[in-house]
Amino acid sequence: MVFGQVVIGPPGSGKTTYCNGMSQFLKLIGRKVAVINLDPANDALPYECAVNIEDLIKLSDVMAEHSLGPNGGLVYCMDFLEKNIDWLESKLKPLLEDHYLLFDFPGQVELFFLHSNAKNMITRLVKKLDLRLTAVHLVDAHLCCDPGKYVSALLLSLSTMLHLELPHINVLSKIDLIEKYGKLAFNLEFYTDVQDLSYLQRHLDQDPRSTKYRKLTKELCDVIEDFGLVNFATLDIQDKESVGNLVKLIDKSNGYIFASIQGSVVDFSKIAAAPLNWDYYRTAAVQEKYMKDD
Ligand SMILES: Nc1nc2c(ncn2[C@@H]2O[C@H](COP(=O)(O)OP(=O)(O)OP(=O)(O)O)[C@@H](O)[C@H]2O)c(=O)[nH]1
Repeated sequence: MVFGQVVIGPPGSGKTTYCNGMSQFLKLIGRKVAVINLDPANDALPYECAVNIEDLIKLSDVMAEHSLGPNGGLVYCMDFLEKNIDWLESKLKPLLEDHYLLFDFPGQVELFFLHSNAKNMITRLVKKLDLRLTAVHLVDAHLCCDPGKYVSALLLSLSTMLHLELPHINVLSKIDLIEKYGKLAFNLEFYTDVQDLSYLQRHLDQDPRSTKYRKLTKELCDVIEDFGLVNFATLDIQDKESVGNLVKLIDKSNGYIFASIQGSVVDFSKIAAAPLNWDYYRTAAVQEKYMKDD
């Protein structure tokens, strides 16, 4: 069985840095890792990649040849990749024996909740190559400082989860910078666990600019709460403890931790049902480390 991660998230959320940091971490704990760069706009890669979309198609050529802007060019590249998925399969086949795969995708979020190319490609790879992949969706942690931006991040995370239909982990990336753009109105746990958004609506109501959108915000929050699917892990890519905690979560979601167990159904279910960390380590310890205590 081949395990791996599909790394996605808005531009600048830290995907490429993540692939670099995560591959170094996984190599240190003894895994053979292959990073697959599927972002044609990634020009200065900090990691050594096993497969690079640039070898198939170049964004600059597409933009020049078809008079497209960067976004249109990128959608074209993804379309081209889907049509040439055999190329990607043939590049991946030699890696399937013993590698853990990290797919670095472009930051255009519409590719993951609107267009079907990325989803079709992932589904085909999962089925044909028998991959066990988890979508790791990075969202910049500083969005929590602004209730409106936080609601957008929740909606984006929910739509991406519903569209991709993969085991999915949403991550507040750059948690070390969480209070850089202002103080949070609530404890970190409120933002990671997404349990009661009515508090957030009350907080938003204090802003005179948002009174006009009160009903819309309420309806959007209701949709997020009704699905009850979105929550967040946290990540500071420079901190090995933080990366290690995330790896545990990902390993559980894509089944990596079960791969070597030769046990009964009871053994499996014990591991599946057990929490990975005390709640303290999941949020309170992170809050103590990165947020100022008043
Ligand atoms: N402080 C801090 N900075 C980070 C972290 N992760 C990423 N960054 C920084 O965030 C910036 C953007 O990171 P990238 O890895 O280029 O983000 P990306 O999502 O690949 O960006 P696009 O390719 O444009 O979609 C870089 O300056 C990184 O150094 C983190 O955990 N902490």
